[in-house]
Amino acid sequence: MDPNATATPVARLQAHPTASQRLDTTWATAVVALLLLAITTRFISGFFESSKPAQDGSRSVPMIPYWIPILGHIPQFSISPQTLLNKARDTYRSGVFALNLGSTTHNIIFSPSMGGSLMNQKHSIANMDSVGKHVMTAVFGYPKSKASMQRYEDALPGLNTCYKHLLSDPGLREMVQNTIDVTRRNIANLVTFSESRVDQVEWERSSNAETIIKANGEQVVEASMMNLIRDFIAANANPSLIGSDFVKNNPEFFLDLWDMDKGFKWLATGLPAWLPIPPIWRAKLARSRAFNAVLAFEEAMEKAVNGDDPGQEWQSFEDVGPVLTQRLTLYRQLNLTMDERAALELSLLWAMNANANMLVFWMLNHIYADKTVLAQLREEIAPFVHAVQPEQLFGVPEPPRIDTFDHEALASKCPLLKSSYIESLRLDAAPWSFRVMQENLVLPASREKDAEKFLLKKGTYAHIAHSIHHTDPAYFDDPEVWRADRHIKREQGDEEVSVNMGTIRPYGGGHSMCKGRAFAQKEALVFTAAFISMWDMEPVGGGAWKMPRYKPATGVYTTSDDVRVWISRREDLPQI
Ligand code: HEM
Repeated sequence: MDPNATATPVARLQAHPTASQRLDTTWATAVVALLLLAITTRFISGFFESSKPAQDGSRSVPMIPYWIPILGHIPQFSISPQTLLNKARDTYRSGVFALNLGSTTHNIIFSPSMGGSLMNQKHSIANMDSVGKHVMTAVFGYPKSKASMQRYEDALPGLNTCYKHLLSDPGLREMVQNTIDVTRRNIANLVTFSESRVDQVEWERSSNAETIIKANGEQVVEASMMNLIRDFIAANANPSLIGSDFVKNNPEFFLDLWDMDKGFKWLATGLPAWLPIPPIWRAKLARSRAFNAVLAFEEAMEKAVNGDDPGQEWQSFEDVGPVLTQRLTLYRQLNLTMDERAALELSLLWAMNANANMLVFWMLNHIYADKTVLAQLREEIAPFVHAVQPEQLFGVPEPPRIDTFDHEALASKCPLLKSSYIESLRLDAAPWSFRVMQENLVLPASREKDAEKFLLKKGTYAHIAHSIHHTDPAYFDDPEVWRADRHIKREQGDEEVSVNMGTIRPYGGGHSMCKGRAFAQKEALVFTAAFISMWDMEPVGGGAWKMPRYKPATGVYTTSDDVRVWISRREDLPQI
């Protein structure tokens, strides 16, 4: 054979592809390899889609198939979590399914009975200790040293005991009464109609309030509703927890707390501040200012209790609430450092404000959006919250005021108000409870005798996704619609009605259940009643109310929409 036979022009062309052809081939090979990998991953993960027999007559938790190895469902979960979860809820009707997030198994539970039974398991079987510690250090700045962590563990039982003041009387009654007293003093100044920012109150300044004259000649205040409501509640509820001096001395504190809340997930990643990620810087700066404000309070409290002068700005420690007073005794007994105390107090201040204030914002949005509901609620609460317009004396206009405020009756005799509160907890929040499985656990899907049972394996994570249940059409008709009277149950022909949470669990459950739930209910009813008794609100320009869009947060939703409203005094208050 001719030795040059292979050196034809065509053969030469094939042996030496150009650089761009080589690149094309590499790309094509990579794409085909990735497709093959994705298809193989989808095929293998599909094997776990159906539940298989496991130990003690139970079945494995079905896992949603995924396409990307290692990452699993992370991309879908990051881009559109609600779509993924709602679709899975409608597919896996037994009440549980699993996700693969970065090669760790996350069991997502939405059956109310399975969730309830998991939350009530012993601490040694399922707990969230490791997460609690991580959040304390990464988000709230608790010192990470071994000695500090040991003191944290030693303090936990005592800290839990202190929560009794938030959950039951006399501590709860004292805190609620303090909140009502402060609110009654300030509610007439929700907006002051002051032209100058200097004369405005702090919640008006943070909501960019401005006085304007409408086309019909009426004077109203235009303001950003979320900031106005959230900051008014912060300024009026927190004195009952941490005393009036702290709130007065730190007018910017709550703005930092909101920035921290906005960056909560970034802080929780534990990423360092030098990374070029602006939300991390912002959250860390806000955390540092908020931390220092609480630190100054802790140092002043310590001085006062030692008989030293805490300084001019700390002269009314007697109104610090019962929870923090008892915590101070605990801190001193266990020799907690000032930084440790400040981090613990900062986490409680965040818990006190992050969800409850926003819940009232959403309640008011729904209520003012529906004039019939607004009128019904005003009529229902009128006997218990006496808003009045005093007569003008010597030609000087008197501001309206709330004369009497019966908070017990708001909970026991105002079913529509209470049902509105539960309805907002159902729809306007997306709470989850979290557990790390310390042991294998077999859970029945329902309370029925022959219910399917599922095995939650040791070392996996379990999320009780209350929000998926709260919007489950199998339990709530038109689940996306806010209906004020949805939770009022009336037996046929019965005068008495009952209003309760049913299967809704916005406060979690078991040993980590929200410790502020009793106070949260009281303040939600009190603030809503105070606002609607005294003020009218309409969207800027009039017309139909436009509901702001939900933005996921740690529990109750927030929003990025700026809801500008016109606020005016109620005209129809009884004259005295
Ligand atoms: C609408 C208002 C609120 C909602 C929806 C809410 C929701 C929650 C949820 C879901 C948890 C976690 C439960 C779990 O892991 O199972 C929690 C924990 C907690 N909440 Fe609330 N909360 C609210 C208001 C408050 C208030 C006003 C306070 C304080 C005054 C508070 C204090 C706490 C504390 C201290 C914890 C930690 C409990 C623990 O780990 O032992 N919360 N809350």
